[in-house]
Amino acid sequence: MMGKIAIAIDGPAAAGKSTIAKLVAQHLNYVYIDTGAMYRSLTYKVLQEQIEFNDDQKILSLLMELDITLNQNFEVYINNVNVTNEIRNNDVTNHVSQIASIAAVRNEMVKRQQQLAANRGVVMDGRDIGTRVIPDAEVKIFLVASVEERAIRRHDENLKKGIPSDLEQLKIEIENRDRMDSERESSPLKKADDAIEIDTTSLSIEDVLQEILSIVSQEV
Ligand SMILES: Nc1ncnc2c1ncn2[C@@H]1O[C@H](COP(=O)(O)OP(=O)(O)O)[C@@H](O)[C@H]1O
Ligand SMILES: Nc1ccn([C@@H]2O[C@H](COP(=O)(O)OP(=O)(O)O)[C@@H](O)[C@H]2O)c(=O)n1
Repeated sequence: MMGKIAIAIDGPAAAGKSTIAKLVAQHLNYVYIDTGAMYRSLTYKVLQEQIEFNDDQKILSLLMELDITLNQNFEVYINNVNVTNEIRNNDVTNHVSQIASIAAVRNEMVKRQQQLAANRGVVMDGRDIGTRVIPDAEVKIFLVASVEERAIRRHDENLKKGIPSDLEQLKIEIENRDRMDSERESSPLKKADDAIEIDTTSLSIEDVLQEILSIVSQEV
């Protein structure tokens, strides 16, 4: 039997990446790393400190002062302050792709993510994990679903959490974010050539989990 591997899960917004990545990690007793939470954390601080979005230099300096920690209870800490809920707010969601398009920010984030993945035994989700962060990951998954289905899933999630939600607005926001993430120059959202694409539009969470576990079982 082989040792522990790295599993990269990429795809557009609300395709189910984090849900599936957490379950896969739990099943294999691996560490789950949510790279979106890292970009969200920086965006949250940029908004809080009212830094201009085009001030790349200031944004990078801010990042260098931030210790962003992801623990295994899926909590996110910035310099020891719990920001798990704050980084999911609408304001952050609608500005994160702008911050994530700054090449110098990405270089630093990728460096941190590569350190986290150095010992394998990780499931990492994001946009550029299979293409840039862990290009030699043993398993690469690219999760997709129709934009309608993805908007409905986020909408239901919001309603369950008691957060006001407008389905049409959500769809527009998801489309905008996907466009920005796909069109940026620095490591855009893109399926790696050797990634396995799974369209989850009509699959249950359990279906997707089983499919990925079966792919993984051929590697370990
Ligand atoms: N295959 C699926 N079928 C139905 N709902 C799903 C499926 N996968 C994920 N979801 C739900 O869709 C929402 C978005 O999933 P999430 O994991 O947050 O996506 P991502 O990390 O790609 O943004 C969540 O509420 C999740 O429970
Ligand atoms: N590896 C990554 C992960 C996220 N991101 C950025 O961070 C944003 C938020 O990522 P996320 O995974 O938390 O987003 P959701 O799809 O869960 O809403 C994305 O829209 C990207 O702009 C990125 O550029 N690269």
